[in-house]
Amino acid sequence: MPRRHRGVAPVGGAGGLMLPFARVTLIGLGLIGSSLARAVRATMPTVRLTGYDADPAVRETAVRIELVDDVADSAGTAAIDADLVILCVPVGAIGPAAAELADDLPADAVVSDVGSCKAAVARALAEALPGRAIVPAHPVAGTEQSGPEAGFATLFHGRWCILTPEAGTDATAVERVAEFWRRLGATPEVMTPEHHDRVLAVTSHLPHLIAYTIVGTASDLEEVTRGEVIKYSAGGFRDFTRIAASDPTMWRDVFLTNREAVLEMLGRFSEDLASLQRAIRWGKGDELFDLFTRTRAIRRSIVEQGQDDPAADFGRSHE
Ligand SMILES: NC(=O)C1=CN([C@@H]2O[C@H](COP(=O)(O)OP(=O)(O)OC[C@H]3O[C@@H](n4cnc5c(N)ncnc54)[C@H](O)[C@@H]3O)[C@@H](O)[C@H]2O)C=CC1
Ligand SMILES: O=C(O)C(=O)Cc1ccc(O)cc1
Repeated sequence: MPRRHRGVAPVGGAGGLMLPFARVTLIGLGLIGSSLARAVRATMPTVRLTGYDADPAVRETAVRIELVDDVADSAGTAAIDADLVILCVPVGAIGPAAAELADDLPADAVVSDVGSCKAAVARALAEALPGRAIVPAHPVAGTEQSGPEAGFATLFHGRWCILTPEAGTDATAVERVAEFWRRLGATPEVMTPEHHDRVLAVTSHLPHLIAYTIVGTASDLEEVTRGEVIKYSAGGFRDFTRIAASDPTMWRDVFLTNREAVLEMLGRFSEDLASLQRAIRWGKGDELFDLFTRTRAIRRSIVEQGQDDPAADFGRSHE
């Protein structure tokens, strides 16, 4: 088991020439499932890829665009000879999808997922697949698009992939999943599911909630017409509209699943917002200036570290 430090630990890079897995099954062929299929094809072309999606139209598209070697017509059939099964479905569907294939899963298969929340998902996976090797994962990479045609092979390049195995999970299974993500261009890191959920509540879930709110509020304002919202949506607001175009099912599930951490961070955010409101009301320019100086420095250090989000540019350049 990789060492844990304050809930976070890098995963040692054993590397090697052997493929970590030879037969990979993807359950859910939307943005992330189809990006995984394309990335596996590009980086591990001898891997046999099988896919399944609950939506017949998605299965049809997957066949038409030759996304995987085989599109199965049930989750169980897709899993039957896999050595890695990755659940790429909305977080609320991960437990049910795992239960659906449990009886057909080979004894030595490793099961993973890509869900944006980890604590509740890890519990659902452990319950659906008792005694199995489970290595939950979250690639911190995506866009506001969804569906099988939105994916692309380079989505995971230069991005983190957070692994949240339970203490006591077979170390070889963890290392094989870590190596799988390294081959796709991502950097794996291990942390506890609880730590993951608190960090992502601030860095991803809260920003999405704010974007959904601000776009909703702007379009509800009586003195601003919907036409004006579109016409004058240059600058900051435009960036919010990209995020607020993210998949409704996926994000409903994220907020209902990571409820506690999101509510905690939202409480903290509301307090900070109220203090900004006071600073504006009482003309405290120094307070505003100090905060904006601090946040500008944060943005600059993110850009310097080369962690600016390519997904943002991807979204914009394809509009
Ligand atoms: N969209 C993003 O930017 C990112 C998403 N994620 C996570 O990846 C997962 C998938 O998200 P996307 O690919 O964006 O969504 P998507 O909406 O593009 O694809 C999800 C697919 O799962 C299928 N599905 C739903 N329930 C199913 C079931 N029970 N069995 C089989 N297929 C089922 C749907 O028909 C759909 O095709 C989610 O858990 C999300 O939290 C993680 C990182 C980034
Ligand atoms: O499109 C964006 O800006 C994102 O933030 C993509 C994203 C969405 C959900 C995740 O769990 C990880 C990445």
